[in-house]
Amino acid sequence: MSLLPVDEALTRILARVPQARGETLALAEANGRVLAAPLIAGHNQPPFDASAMDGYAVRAADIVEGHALEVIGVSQAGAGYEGAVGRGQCVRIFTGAPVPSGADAVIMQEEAQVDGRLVRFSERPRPGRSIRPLGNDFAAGQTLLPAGTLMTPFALAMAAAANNPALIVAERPRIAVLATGDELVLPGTPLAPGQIVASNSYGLVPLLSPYAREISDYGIVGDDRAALATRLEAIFSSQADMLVTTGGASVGDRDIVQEVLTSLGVTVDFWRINMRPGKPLMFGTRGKTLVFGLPGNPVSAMVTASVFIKPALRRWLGLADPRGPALRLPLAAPTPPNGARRHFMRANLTMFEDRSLVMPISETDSGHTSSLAKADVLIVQSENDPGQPAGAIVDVVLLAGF
Ligand SMILES: Nc1nc2c(c(=O)[nH]1)N[C@H]1C(S)=C(S)[C@@H](COP(=O)(O)OP(=O)(O)OC[C@H]3O[C@@H](n4cnc5c(N)ncnc54)[C@H](O)[C@@H]3O)O[C@H]1N2
Ligand code: MOO
Repeated sequence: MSLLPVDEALTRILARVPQARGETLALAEANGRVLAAPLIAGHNQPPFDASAMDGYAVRAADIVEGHALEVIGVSQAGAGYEGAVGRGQCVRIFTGAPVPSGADAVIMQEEAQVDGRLVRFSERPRPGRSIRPLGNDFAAGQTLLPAGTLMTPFALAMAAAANNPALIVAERPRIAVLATGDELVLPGTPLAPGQIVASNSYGLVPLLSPYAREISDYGIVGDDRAALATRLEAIFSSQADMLVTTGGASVGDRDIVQEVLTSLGVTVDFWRINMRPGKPLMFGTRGKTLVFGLPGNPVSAMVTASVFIKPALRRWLGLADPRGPALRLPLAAPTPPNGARRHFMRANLTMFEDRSLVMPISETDSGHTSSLAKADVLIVQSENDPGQPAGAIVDVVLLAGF
């Protein structure tokens, strides 16, 4: 049986992902969205030379031991001093206020000895001291963030500071999720013999929803061709951009998902990849809809969604690196030899003597949900890896994060 290498599978998926259109969104709505156009500064920041301290705006050269300066006015944030500072003069100033013309330094008030309208300073400041020069943070017209940047709270605060009330962000896809299997019942149902609680969609929906305009859970359908076809037709007619099924992906007599998808016009791009867990992954397209047939085993479903669907969605939204951040960390304990399939091994991030390490979890059963729930990352163990000693540097995929 030929199994497609993981990297080739991902390349083939990414090649099918369309480029999202841009939409304009108010800044307050844009957290977690990806820029579809560069973010340009609307003005200089700060828009004027601004004081970084509460104190006195002075002419540095005028500070001579024993000489006092005359305080001729006040510059407040939002209400600057209109006049100019002449020789022997200074202006009382507060943090964020415009530095008046003539002044070239600010001295904090803790370093001033005040005597009525006169003030003395013990040390001459260097010119520019405690002044944030106009445009120091950014200049009008400057590209602050390129298209493809994820808008975080930090980036949003900067976008606001740059006077942008709205952003052009990538339009997100509509995703449909469907669980298949005669044995499945909803959480909270008393189990009859042989029944299993359907858990996959409860992980997939929150995993994928940060990337989706709308994510619809189409529930559970049994291993029945007609019933499955009816449910899938409803999904296709809903204009979903992406369909994610779980279960019925393998070679058993009731593994009918691929057959029914094909009968409804899905072109299968590949089926079965050289990885564990997740071997029976299927990927295809029907018109504009990308179709992922994930294995039913709960760990296989979540791992294949993390390794293939998340990158596809990152590419969809235009993120510069669809594979996500590359992490390489030393092992906290040895790994056993691997077989012929690339292994995505559950693991935890840990610290030892001030170093970040990754601790493998020994459980490899693709139905073992509690070990995946405890994992922070997946170690990528290459095909036929002989096993690595503690301290060896390994590739790691983060389970959390965009
Ligand atoms: N003869 C072979 N048998 C199997 C092979 C193979 O190559 N040859 N591959 C195995 C691998 S690897 C996997 S992975 C599974 C995948 O099988 P299916 O995708 O057909 O999944 P099901 O048989 O429908 O279910 C497997 C397992 O997962 C449970 N399940 C299904 N859906 C859900 C759900 N929504 N929530 C929770 N649990 C679910 C289901 O009850 C089964 O226990 O095939 C191997 N077999
Ligand atoms: O590939 Mo299956 O997902 O190992 O159990």
